[in-house]
Amino acid sequence: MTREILIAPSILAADFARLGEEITAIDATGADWIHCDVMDGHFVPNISFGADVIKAIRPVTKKVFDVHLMIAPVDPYLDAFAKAGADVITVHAEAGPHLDRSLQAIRALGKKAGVSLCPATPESAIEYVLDRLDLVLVMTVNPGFGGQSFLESQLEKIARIRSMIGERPIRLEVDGGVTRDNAAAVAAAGADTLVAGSAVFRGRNSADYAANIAAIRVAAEAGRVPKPQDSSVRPMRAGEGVRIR
Ligand SMILES: O=C(CO)[C@@H](O)[C@H](O)COP(=O)(O)O
Repeated sequence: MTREILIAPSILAADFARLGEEITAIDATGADWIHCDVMDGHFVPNISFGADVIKAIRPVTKKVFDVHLMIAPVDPYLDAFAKAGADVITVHAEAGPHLDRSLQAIRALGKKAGVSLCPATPESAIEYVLDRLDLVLVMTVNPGFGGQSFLESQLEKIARIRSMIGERPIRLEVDGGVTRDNAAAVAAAGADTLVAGSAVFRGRNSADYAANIAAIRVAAEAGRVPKPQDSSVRPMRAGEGVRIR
């Protein structure tokens, strides 16, 4: 199955003093999803923002909010992120204590469920929860900071996960150091959803977010295998039910 390439700018790289304006600007650029990186200073060595910030920016755009929780414990906070307006909620396989339970809880809240793997975590960590997943997020940097270099070692893992997913309706997302220069390789390995922070907000075209996103998308489309037969499928907008494929 060939899935449409989605680009999800990470607002971690936005100017937080003008977050609403930044999201309005991204909304107008052809971005598909808005990626929200939540960090707790415990699971990862950095603190970003929480559910109140997501709630505050929710009215600014109708785009899908793709919320990546880099927090442990995670279960006590799922309800707050669901209520704040997340559409996709991704937890880390490493965060524990019970991944299967966390994924069930996300779906019970009516949200799409994602799992993220740190670079050192093998794909086998998700083997027994595949049928509870709507998204797999492969970290191509160690989580915690934007602006790091893409880890080439993860391309093999992306390809293996693509093969594990088979025909299941699961998006395969890649996050960390994604640029127009490696987007083709990322898509060729099997990813269909690309997160980019620095390459969008501080990319080669400087503050031209639309040009930065377009360059990543063009590169990813060129790398994708197989080529699409049907370009009529488009990404879900927020409020359009729960379809994310
Ligand atoms: O989750 C993370 C980092 O932990 C990512 O979403 C990064 O924030 C992506 O930023 P760039 O690597 O694209 O700058």
